[in-house]
Amino acid sequence: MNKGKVILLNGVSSSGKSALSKILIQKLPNYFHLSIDDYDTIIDRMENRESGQLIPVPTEHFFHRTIAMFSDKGVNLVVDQILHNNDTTIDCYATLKDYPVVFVGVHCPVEELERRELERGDRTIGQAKAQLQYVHQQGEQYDFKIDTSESMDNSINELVRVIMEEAEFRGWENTINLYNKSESSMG
Ligand SMILES: Nc1ncnc2c1ncn2[C@@H]1O[C@H](COP(=O)(O)OP(=O)(O)OP(=O)(O)O)[C@@H](O)[C@H]1O
Repeated sequence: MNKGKVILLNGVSSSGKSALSKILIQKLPNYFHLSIDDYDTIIDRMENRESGQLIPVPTEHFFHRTIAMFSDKGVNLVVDQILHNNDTTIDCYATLKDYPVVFVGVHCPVEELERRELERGDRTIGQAKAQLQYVHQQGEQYDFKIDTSESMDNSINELVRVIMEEAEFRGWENTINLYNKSESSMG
């Protein structure tokens, strides 16, 4: 069985990953959206935070492996993630290195990120800007980049077109190779 494709959207908080995912699954009927927020909901229900009964495993561990399980069964996914530190990045790359990932960078200027944070009211102001110190700074070789502060119609249509055409995507493999090289050169 062929592995399902994984369209992995990487961008800071408020960059517009969820909104973009919703548009993509409307345009790609054979794709499903799996969000890390879904895991937060599950774990929030299972844990009893008041009594300190906590699951001692990062949410991302489950998230990355679930993506792999769906793909193993041929299910195509749109997933959104913030590769915001080394632990998350290493786990994501290690778990999904042999999977057909289409790596998409979701970008947005800082002023617009801060405007969205204010508007949302449930996000720490400055969180997105702080994440930008790491996100998109690790030599990510995106197959596709989208700026959500601009009109996105053309870039979304182009992304959908190349996915439907089953184009070859090398960004994920190149990114992981680069990352591994820089890690090994640092000893
Ligand atoms: N293209 C856009 N134009 C204008 N506003 C947008 C756009 N995309 C998203 N937003 C707004 O920005 C806010 C954050 O969007 P969204 O939830 O999609 O971001 P996210 O990257 O998934 O954030 P988080 O990682 O914090 O969940 C929402 O209030 C949404 O309405």
